[in-house]
Amino acid sequence: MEQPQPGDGPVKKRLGVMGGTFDPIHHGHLVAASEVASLFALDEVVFVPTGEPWQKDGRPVSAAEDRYLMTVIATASNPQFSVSRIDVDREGPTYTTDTLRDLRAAHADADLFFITGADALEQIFSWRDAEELFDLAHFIGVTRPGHTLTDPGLPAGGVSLVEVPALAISSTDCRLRVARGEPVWYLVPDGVVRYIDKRRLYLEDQDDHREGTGTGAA
Ligand SMILES: Nc1ncnc2c1ncn2[C@@H]1O[C@H](COP(=O)(O)OP(=O)(O)OP(=O)(O)O)[C@@H](O)[C@H]1O
Ligand SMILES: O=C(O)c1ccc[n+]([C@@H]2O[C@H](COP(=O)([O-])O)[C@@H](O)[C@H]2O)c1
Repeated sequence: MEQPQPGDGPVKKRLGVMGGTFDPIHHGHLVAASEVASLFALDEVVFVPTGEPWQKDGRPVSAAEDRYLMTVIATASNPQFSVSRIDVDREGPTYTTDTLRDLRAAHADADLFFITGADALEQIFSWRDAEELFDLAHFIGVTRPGHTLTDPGLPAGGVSLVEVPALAISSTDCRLRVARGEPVWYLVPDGVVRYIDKRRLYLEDQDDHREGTGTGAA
């Protein structure tokens, strides 16, 4: 990736965009964003929780406000990280073309770098208006345990593939662990463990009054 050179004109802000359902956000997401921020000299990474993740059909997704708040809690201590409500506040299914158009309108002075794991990148041509995506942002595909990172045929120069520290963590596994009464400490940030416990998320039976709530936080 070319770095800006003196005499190139006004230096544009380099804004990373980490989209995800974040149900819940975990350390795999945070490490990927941090590593890409360092490798690509990003000024900021904005996390964008989905509103209605239309491809996650077949299972209920937690309320957008809960996913948004967990993302705020998880990123609050990093001055380079922020969280956007644009997808949570837009009605209807979440399409990344909308996300990127809205972010470009809000940050006209920025180049956008959309960060995506190997599994999501593999599916990118099933996203709505996929061919428009690459005019809106540069895509950065990151390695993820259990998935092979390959360019799915994006336009030349449209994607960079990078290796990030391997964390075999998924939101699915975190949810299952909570439902089984197993701990999620150190898979998700401490504040997110507490939030899951407080809101009684991911329990098989939301009215279950078992001792402890399955996060191991009690
Ligand atoms: N452990 C990980 N390492 C690298 N990238 C990841 C990791 N987990 C998720 N990602 C990437 O982060 C983005 C958002 O992921 P998402 O919120 O769907 O989490 P998930 O763990 O894949 O969730 P689920 O298990 O519910 O499908 C996607 O681009 C995904 O590929
Ligand atoms: O634009 C689409 O049609 C589209 C379809 C599936 C996923 N995405 C985006 O990909 C990112 C990761 O999504 P997910 O469902 O794996 O959490 C998130 O920003 C989604 O909005 C986008």
